[in-house]
Amino acid sequence: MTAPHGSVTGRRLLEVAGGRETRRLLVALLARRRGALAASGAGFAVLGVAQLVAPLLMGRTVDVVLDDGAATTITGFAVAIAVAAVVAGLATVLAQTALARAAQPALADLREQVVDRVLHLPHHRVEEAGVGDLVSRVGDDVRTVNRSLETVVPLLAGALVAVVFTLGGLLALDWRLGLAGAVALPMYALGLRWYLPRSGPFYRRERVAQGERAEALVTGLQAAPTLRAYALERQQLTRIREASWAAVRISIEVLHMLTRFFARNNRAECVGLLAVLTTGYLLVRAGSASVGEVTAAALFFHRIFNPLGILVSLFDEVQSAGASLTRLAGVALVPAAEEPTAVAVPAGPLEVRGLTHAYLEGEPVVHDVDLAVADGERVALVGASGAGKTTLGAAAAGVLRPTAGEVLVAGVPLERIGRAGLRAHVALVSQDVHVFSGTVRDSVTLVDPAADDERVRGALERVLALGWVQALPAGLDTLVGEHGHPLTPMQAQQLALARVELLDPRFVVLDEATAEAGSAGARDLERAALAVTQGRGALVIAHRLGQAAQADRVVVMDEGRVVEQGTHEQLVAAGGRYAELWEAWSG
Ligand SMILES: Nc1ncnc2c1ncn2[C@@H]1O[C@H](COP(=O)(O)OP(=O)(O)OP(=O)(O)O)[C@@H](O)[C@H]1O
Repeated sequence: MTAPHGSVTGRRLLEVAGGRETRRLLVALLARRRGALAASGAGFAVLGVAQLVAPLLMGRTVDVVLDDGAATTITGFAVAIAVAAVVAGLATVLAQTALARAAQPALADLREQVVDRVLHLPHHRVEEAGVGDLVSRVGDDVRTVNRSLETVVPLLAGALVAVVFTLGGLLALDWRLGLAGAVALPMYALGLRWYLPRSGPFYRRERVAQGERAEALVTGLQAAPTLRAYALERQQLTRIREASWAAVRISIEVLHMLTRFFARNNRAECVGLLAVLTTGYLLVRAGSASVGEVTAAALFFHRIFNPLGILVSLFDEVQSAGASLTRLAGVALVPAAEEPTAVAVPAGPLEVRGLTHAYLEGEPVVHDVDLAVADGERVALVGASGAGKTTLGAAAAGVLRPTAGEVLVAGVPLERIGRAGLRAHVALVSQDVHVFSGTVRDSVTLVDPAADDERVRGALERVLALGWVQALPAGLDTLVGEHGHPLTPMQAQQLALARVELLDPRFVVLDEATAEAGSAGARDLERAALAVTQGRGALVIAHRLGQAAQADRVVVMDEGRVVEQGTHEQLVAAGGRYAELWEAWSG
């Protein structure tokens, strides 16, 4: 696998697989569909042979006519050509369907493997690469490969079969005529060598120009009132006109390049056909070939124009799909994280030891923090915005791998507990809660798909959500998420808290940004948050100091360091940083 390479933004992008690794992955994916591939191969072979029948028999017809042969022979040839056409049609259907049956599930497997690796990538690796890199691989690259599989691969396979079988037929008919036709091949190769280095940059410039034109148009429409207010319509129109003409000019240049490329192909065809005809003429004159054979050879050669054109013109599509495939393989081939064997974790505290974290190298936002939350203890983490509370909470829940230091449950490091076991020990409710598409039940049972409705209702009841869930149009069966019933951010938070209830971990890290205090919804949410901390150790990132006042212990952070800790009363009495914050909040 090639080393991850940086982007213009200086990010360490995800790996890109090398050609050999990508091929090996493809072979492994396709190996599971040997049956469909064999059926497709057989279909293509029958197609290749059936396509030879017409030119061959037309050549024979010429010989029969020249020899004053019987009309019935020619009728027989016509019937054979018709039968071959039907067989070719059926073989095409078989070959293409079987190819799709092999290729589409292979792509689905690849996509699954990529998504699996993406979901298991360490958080810090995604941060380094940037979400954009991942999204473009899972979105754009899968789309490119898919388009290629649906359109390019079938065309390519068909064209390749036509070229190989026809050239084979030509050589079998008369090797001298075959060699004469092969004169065209280097000319095609030269045409391709001229075209390929030019086409990529041309198409890229065309796409940029089209993007700029679209951007000028959309800005013109969206900003119309502002443009009118400042009497800037004319300038914008000029911008649109210039962008449009730039796009037109580059499109004309692309067409010009394509025309020159097609001319090169036509030249190769013309030379090849001339070579076949001239050689044929000489062979007929020398009496070592019949006119019919030369006719068949010329027809064979003519038949490969189209498929060769297709092969040549699809070359850059294949290159682009190949590039996408190496990017997908780069993610798919990331070794699956090794799951440690399950370890028994005795009762004991959740501990953070010497934890330091820097998102950007050399700029730590949390410095050497030690913190312990005992079983059943509720600890509130407070501090000004940017003090490092969320960072510490994410590390404590095992979501963020800290730059230094470790997190342990009852003395067992989180890495040894492994991802699967981790959630039974520590769960995190973060600020941005995602509402998954599906029913309310699905959303809650995400953490335990086997949970029955009674347990789901129990969890919802404890987080005070059962009332509004039952009032939804279909209760637990109501669809929520992107296209479903809209939920308020507070309701979404309650569902996240219900998931924790169902999961029943020993420790919970709550980093939910409760809405403005005061509203009935916010009070419910606060009580719900309090309920999930009941009976378990809790690290509550207190976005409102009211939450801190209810905690067993308050830990105050400032600029990434723990600066004070104690009970609310002790800290208020101490008159330090917490007392200041409390006064500002309650005063
Ligand atoms: N993904 C990130 N990349 C770079 N810097 C980050 C990232 N996340 C947080 N930071 C920075 O780290 C510092 C600590 O942020 P953190 O969110 O942990 O603080 P916080 O105390 O939770 O603040 P808030 O109460 O506003 O959520 C801040 O300066 C923040 O800008």
